[in-house]
Amino acid sequence: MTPVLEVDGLAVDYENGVRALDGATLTVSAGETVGIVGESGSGKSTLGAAVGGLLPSSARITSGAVRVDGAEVHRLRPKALRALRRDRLGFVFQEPIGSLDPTMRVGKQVALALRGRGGDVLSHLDRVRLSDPARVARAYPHQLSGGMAQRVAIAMAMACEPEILVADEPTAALDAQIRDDVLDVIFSLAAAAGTTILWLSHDLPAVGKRCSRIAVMYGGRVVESGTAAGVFGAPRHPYTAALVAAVPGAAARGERLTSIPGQPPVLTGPADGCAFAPRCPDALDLCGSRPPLVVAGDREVLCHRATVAVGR
Ligand SMILES: Nc1ncnc2c1ncn2[C@@H]1O[C@H](COP(=O)(O)OP(=O)(O)OP(=O)(O)O)[C@@H](O)[C@H]1O
Repeated sequence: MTPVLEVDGLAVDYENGVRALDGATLTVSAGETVGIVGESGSGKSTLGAAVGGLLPSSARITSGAVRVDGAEVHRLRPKALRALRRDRLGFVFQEPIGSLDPTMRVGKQVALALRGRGGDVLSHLDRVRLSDPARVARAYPHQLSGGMAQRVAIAMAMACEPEILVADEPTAALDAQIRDDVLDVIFSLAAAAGTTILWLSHDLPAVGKRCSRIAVMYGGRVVESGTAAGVFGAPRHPYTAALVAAVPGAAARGERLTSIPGQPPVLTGPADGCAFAPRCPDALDLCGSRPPLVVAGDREVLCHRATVAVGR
């Protein structure tokens, strides 16, 4: 079966010289819910944008590919790319206001998103648990709270029952007490539509609770992926282990809470070796060369230590 999404050795440079992705690889099957985590600057948003061919004009793909259902996104002609975004992909961003047109009433925008698909605006707004859909439909975006605007953005992103929903920090700008409710909306609509979720987040506990799979990014690469229980419960990459130990709450479970010493890299070209090596407590001489991908069961780890562990 063709995976719904393949990110294959993707490298992306911005015109300021920053290398945001440095050979990122990730394969996702239909219906999976994947949490993509990593510190700021690890390349999560660039990866999410690349999935929809939404990279800014200042970004250039220097190698690798992104394929949705086998079709290479960055080789699609404009018409085919628009059709892909309209019919098969949905996006939800941190700031919902960016996805809404400030000059148009909400109801009209939702009607446009639903065009040709059946379903009426009010029942669609009801599905994202807005308490007064009729009032929201009459409103302009600036008249909505952040939580209401995000629910509208979710309703629009899910209007086409997309194959893949990319949710880039969808709750980071919302009050803590409504975050769970908004995530419930996203995950229940996606489950009903069979939509694959890529959730880009800093919130490890939230991602661990809801996602079937985790991909950990560092220095523009996916350094570990596997089931949420496996990756967070028994990390094999030293960066994942450090990230897990740094989560507030680890201390509450009786573990020592430690911040990760040093800063994440800002790459200006391909990293020769493992980008985490300068911060890694377990670095080997070997780590100056590019680590191979070690696959063991459902776990994929980009680390020389993992190679040594499986006796390669
Ligand atoms: N438009 C841009 N122009 C130049 N550099 C960029 C641009 N967008 C991102 N970058 C740089 O690319 C690298 C990866 O950034 P990206 O936003 O993809 O990471 P991220 O993991 O999503 O970070 P965050 O969690 O802070 O959103 C960073 O060094 C960032 O500064």
